[in-house]
Amino acid sequence: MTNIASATPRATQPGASINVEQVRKVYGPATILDDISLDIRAGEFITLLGASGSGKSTLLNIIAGFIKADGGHVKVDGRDLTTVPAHKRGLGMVFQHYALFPHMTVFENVAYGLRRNGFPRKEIPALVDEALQMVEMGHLGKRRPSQLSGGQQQRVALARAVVFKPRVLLMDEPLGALDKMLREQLQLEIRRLHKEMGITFVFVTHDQEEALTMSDRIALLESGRIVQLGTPTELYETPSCRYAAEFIGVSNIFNGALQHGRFHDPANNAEHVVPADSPAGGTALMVRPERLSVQPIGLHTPSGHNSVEAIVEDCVYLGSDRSVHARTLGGDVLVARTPVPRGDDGIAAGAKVTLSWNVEDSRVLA
Ligand SMILES: Nc1ncnc2c1ncn2[C@@H]1O[C@H](COP(=O)(O)OP(=O)(O)OP(=O)(O)O)[C@@H](O)[C@H]1O
Repeated sequence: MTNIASATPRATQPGASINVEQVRKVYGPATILDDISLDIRAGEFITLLGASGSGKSTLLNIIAGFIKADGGHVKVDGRDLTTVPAHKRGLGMVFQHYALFPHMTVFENVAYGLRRNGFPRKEIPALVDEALQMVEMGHLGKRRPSQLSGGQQQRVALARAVVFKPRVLLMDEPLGALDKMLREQLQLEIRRLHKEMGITFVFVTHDQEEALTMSDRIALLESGRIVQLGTPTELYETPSCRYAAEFIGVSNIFNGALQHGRFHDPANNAEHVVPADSPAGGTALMVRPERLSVQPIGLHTPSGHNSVEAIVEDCVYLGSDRSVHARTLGGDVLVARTPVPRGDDGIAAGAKVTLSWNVEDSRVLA
């Protein structure tokens, strides 16, 4: 989707805003995108996160213009692009599979689109050099793709998109084919690139950790709908529903019902105090592992805390902290993440413990 004749007039902001308005996509009887609306701010890094099949790639490709929606509109800087073909939208795109030309050097791979789009010959070397510098590939311009690692090839793919100085960069699982270490390194580099360029990034991933690391905001998709839109902190600390709580991070969930301001937990025969703003009709109470305290049974539980009794099933040493898996008397298996004690604190498989949490650290979910 390489194109110079930018589809939108240049504003002072280097990035463009995107408005997805009631976008709908069906394949036969299946609804893939169910009237999705999403306002992406100029210059923000937004991630479309969701399980396989939730519709993230379809939405990205509708924004890009590669897939035609069955309803709704896509606007970039207020201009309706719904009927504008992909190559005239002025958006950059990076895919999971980089598809570089194997017979061309790195330099030629990046220059190719510029030549095809009729950029003045004289300007091309400087533009290519600048793009390669941005992705830290300036020294490898003469290599061929077969002489590059996967991470380096993906950098070239990035350079090929940024060389046009697009106002929006769309990325579909660009790190999906890389191993964990390389992936983490490139996550930070893409963040840096985003800061440097100041343009709008729309990033697709199914990896919640990647989404938390990289994004200004995350749109969490489930079966063609956005179930929550917010900052990484908002999604982690205040998930809107059970799906969001379970998809992002690890969550301990008690099943029950909110009645008269208390959470009734029949399995553990307990009534938990909940935060004052808890939604009526909640059927789950969530506590994150790092908010659970573990102590041998019989010790005093701090005031303002809820607690349940449990038996430790496993204690996993993780270096920086440890993970304690314990089964409550009601059969719920909970996970607590706690600092590693200096000596033996009696928390080991088989130990009877109290798991407790501050009321404000729990969340009732609908
Ligand atoms: N051309 C097509 N014809 C029929 N169904 C399709 C087509 N393209 C996608 N789908 C279906 O649409 C749904 C959403 O696909 P999409 O690729 O957008 O999901 P995704 O969230 O990006 O998943 P993944 O991470 O696996 O790529 C899937 O169930 C998929 O099988």
